[in-house]
Amino acid sequence: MINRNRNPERMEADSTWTHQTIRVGAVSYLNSRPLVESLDTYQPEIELSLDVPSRLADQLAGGKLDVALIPSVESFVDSNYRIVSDACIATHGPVLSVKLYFRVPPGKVKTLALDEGSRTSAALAQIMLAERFGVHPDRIPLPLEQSTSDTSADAVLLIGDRAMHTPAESFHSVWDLGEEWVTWTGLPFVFAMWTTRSGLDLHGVEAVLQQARDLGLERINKIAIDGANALGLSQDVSLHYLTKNLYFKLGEAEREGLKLFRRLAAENNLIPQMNTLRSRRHSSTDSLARA
Ligand SMILES: C=C(O[C@@H]1C=C(C(=O)O)C=C[C@H]1O)C(=O)O
Repeated sequence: MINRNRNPERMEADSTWTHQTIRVGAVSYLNSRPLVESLDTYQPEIELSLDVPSRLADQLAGGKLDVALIPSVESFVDSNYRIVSDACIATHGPVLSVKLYFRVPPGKVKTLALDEGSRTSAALAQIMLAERFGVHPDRIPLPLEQSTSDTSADAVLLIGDRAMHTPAESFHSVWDLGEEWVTWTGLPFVFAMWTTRSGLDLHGVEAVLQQARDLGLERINKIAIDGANALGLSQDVSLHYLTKNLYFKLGEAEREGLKLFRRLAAENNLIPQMNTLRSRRHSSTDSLARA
């Protein structure tokens, strides 16, 4: 986990410093760079840490973070959660970084390996297979350090930076889960939202998250170049990812998409499983596999 420590010189110079640190957790992938790039420009009290989405959800639930960019499906399962910003990670079509790789036709999938960093896309993959093909595969955890070649599952879910690269193996077919959802429902899909637990005083972080997103979008060219260099992508792909594949604003259409996702997650018994998963934080994907 990366911790960006506060700059003591800036803290001294800042007359609004209240000695109140807000612990903010964001996704460690390129997709959230525009949301966090300039966060501490606005508010030096923010202590930012980066991690994979599933761990952020566990850290928010366990009180280790005050605000986190958690998987949208996690925000459905705790009535104490509050969405604090219209900055989010969404898509209106192909998302590029959430892929389901098939070794057999979708209707024949019996085993499904799920990226341990994911909660939302893990639910989305199961919803798509159940609703469109009537299949309910056995779920197998795919550890973060493993990739498609480390599992013999019939279908493999990968998310984040590593899902943007094409694997060496040639698959029966590959779904971009953003594209599949948007084509199937006609609605955008929201992967992650800034979420807090009720009752916390965030000292204005809500507005800061929005301003940071707006400033991040103004600096998108630089973020795309940095991302391309860090991940070995072309600058065109990186810029297209950040400006066309991803969408960072929670508006009315995105809320409609969320509502439908929530209903389908409940109908497919994925939300109670998420509850079980939360109370067993250290064996989360085990409980998914058992459920
Ligand atoms: C688009 C993405 O969205 C992510 C997918 C998430 C999930 O599957 O739980 C959660 C947060 C987002 O970072 C991605 O990771 O590529």
